[in-house]
Amino acid sequence: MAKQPTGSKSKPSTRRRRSAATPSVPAAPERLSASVATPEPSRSGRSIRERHAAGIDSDQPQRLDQLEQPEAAPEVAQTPAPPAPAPEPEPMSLPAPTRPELFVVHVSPELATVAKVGGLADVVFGLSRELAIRGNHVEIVLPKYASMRYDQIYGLHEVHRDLWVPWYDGSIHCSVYFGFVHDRKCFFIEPHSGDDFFDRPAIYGYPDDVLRYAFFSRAAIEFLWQSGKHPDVIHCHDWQTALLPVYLYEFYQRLGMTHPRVCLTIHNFAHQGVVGGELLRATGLQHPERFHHHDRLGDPRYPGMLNLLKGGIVYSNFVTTVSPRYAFETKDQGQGFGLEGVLHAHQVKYGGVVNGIDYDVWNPEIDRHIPARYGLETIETKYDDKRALRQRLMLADNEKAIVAFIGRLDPQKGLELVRHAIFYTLERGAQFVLLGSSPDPAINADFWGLKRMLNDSPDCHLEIGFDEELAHLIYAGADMMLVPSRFEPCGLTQMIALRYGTIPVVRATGGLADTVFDKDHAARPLHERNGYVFNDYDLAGLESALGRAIACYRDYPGDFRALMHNAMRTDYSWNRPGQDYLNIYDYIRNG
Ligand SMILES: Nc1ncnc2c1ncn2[C@@H]1O[C@H](COP(=O)(O)OP(=O)(O)O[C@H]2O[C@H](CO)[C@@H](O)[C@H](O)[C@H]2O)[C@@H](O)[C@H]1O
Repeated sequence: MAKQPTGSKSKPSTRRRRSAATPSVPAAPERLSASVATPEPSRSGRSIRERHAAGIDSDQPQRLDQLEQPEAAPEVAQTPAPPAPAPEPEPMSLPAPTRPELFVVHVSPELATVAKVGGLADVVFGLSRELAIRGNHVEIVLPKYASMRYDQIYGLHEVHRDLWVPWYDGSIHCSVYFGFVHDRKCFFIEPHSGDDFFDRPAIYGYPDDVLRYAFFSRAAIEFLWQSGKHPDVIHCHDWQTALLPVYLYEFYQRLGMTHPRVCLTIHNFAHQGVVGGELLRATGLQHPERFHHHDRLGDPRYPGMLNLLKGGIVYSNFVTTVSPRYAFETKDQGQGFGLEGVLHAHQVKYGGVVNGIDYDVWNPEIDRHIPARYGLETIETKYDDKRALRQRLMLADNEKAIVAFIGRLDPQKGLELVRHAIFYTLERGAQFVLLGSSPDPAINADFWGLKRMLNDSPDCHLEIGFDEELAHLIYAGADMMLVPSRFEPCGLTQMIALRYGTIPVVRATGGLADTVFDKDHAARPLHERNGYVFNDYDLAGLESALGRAIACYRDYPGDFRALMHNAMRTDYSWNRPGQDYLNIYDYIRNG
C-alpha cells in the first residue's frame, strides 16, 4: 500500500497556551444525578430509563425493531374548546410524509479507504453513505494521520486554522482540513505539538495510544463547538472516541451544546482504552474520586485505572455493538472483557445491529480490482478470477478447491485453527491462500516461519501484509472463506465472501452465528443456508465443517453450486442496518 506523506503539513510547533477563545472548563457539580447515562432530562420529561421501565423487556439487549416511538405531545387540559371546525376541504393526494433530514457526525479513528486497519473503517464508510443516500446530512471527523492514503482524498484544504484544544494546563493548536473521500464529507484534525499524535508511521501501536485518542475526542468536540455545528447525532466508534460523550455531558452541554445526542458503536470489547490517572490531568476531567468511581470510568478489573470504553457506555444515549448475538454474549455470556456488569446496568440502551456491506465496493459485478466480473447469472466467470488468483500467487492450476483466510492475524481470529486449517486443507486435496498481518512481531514471525516452510508447495500461498486490491481478488477467486474466530463481534469477511459466491466456513460465534447458516444442519429453509458452521473451538470442530465443505465441492458440485447461489442472494447491504440506526437516532432524539 502506497502511503503518501502529508502534503501541507506544517512542522509541529510545541505551542501550548491557555486560549482566550477556549471556554474555560467549568467546575464539576457536586453530584451527578443517578441517570449518568442520559444526564439531560428527556425532552418529553421522562428519561430513557423511565420509558423503558414502562414497557420494554429489560432482561435482554435491545431489540431494535421494538424501540418505542416517541409519544405525541400531551394535550393541555384547560385549553378552551376550539371553534366549530370549518368544512373540510376536498381530500388532496399529498406525497407521503418524509422524515426530517438529520445532521449526523461520525467521529472515528478509521475510514476506508484512507485510514483502514480493520472492519471499523469499512463500517464508517458504508454506514455514512447509506445515511446520506437516505437524505441525511452526514460528516465524518478523523485524525489527520501522516500515514493516510492522501491519493484517496479529493479537494483537501484547510478550513479552520486556529483550533485550540484544551490539554493539560494549556491548549494545543490544531488545524482542520476538509476533503471528500469517495463523496463522503470529511474533516481531518491535525494537532501541532511536540507529541506528534498522528504524525507517525502507523495508526496504532504506540505506548501513548490512549492519550492520543483522548486528545482526538476532545479536539473533535471542540471543533464542533467552535465551528457552531450542532448535529442531531454524534456517532462515536470504539474506545478511541468513547470519551466524547463524557466531554459533551461534563463540559459542553453546560456551555450550551444541548442539542446533540450520542450513539456509541462498539466494534470489539477486547480493546477498551485502559489508562491511569494521567488521563484526568490531561483532559481536565478533575475530581478523581468522581471519575474513578465504578459508576463512571473506574475500570472493573484493574483498581485505580480508568476505562474509556466504559465511560462511553455510561455517558452515551445509546450503545450498539455489531450483532445481536455479540450483544448477548458480551452482556450475559462473559464475553464483555470485564464490562458485563456495566452492560447490565445500562441494558435498556444497549443493542446489536448487524453491520452491512457496501455493495458499491464489494460486488463482483462491478469490482474494478478483479479481472473478470460476474453475477448470479454468470457465475461461471468466477473461475476466470480463480485462474487469475492462481497466476498472481503462483499456485498450480488444477481442479482443487481454494480455501482462503483474510484478516488481522490476531488471537481473536482463531490463529491456532487457521494454522491447523492450512495443513488440513492441503491434506484433503485443496489449496490454501492467506492474506493477513499483525502489529505483533511474534505473530508475524510465526506466520513468516510457516510461509517459509510451505514456500515450495504449489497449493499454498501465505501473503503477510495488508493489500486491499489482493483482498478483492481473493474474495472473487477463492471457493471458500475460513473464519474460525474465538470470538467475532460481527465479521465482515464472511459477508463479503457471500456476495462473491465464496462459501464461508465459520465458527458459530457473535455475528458469524447471525449471518452464516449451515448447509446440512441449520434450522432454516434450504434456500437460506449459505455456508458451513462449527460450534466448538477445537480442531475436531474445524475439521468437521471444513471437511464437509471440501467434500461437497469435490463430490457434489451441483450442491455446491446451489450453495453459491444462496450465498450470492443473501442481502447484507446497508439497507436494513441503515434503517436500524435511523430508528436509534430517532429514539434518542425524542427520548
Ligand atoms: N491483510 C489484509 N489485507 C487487506 N484487507 C484486509 C486484511 N486484513 C483484513 N482486511 C480487511 O479488513 C476487514 C476486516 O473485517 P473484520 O470484520 O475481520 O474486522 P475486524 O476484526 O478488524 O474489526 C472489528 O470490527 C468489525 C466491524 O464492526 C467487526 O466486523 C469485527 O467482528 C470486529 O472484530 C475486511 O474488509 C477485510 O477484507
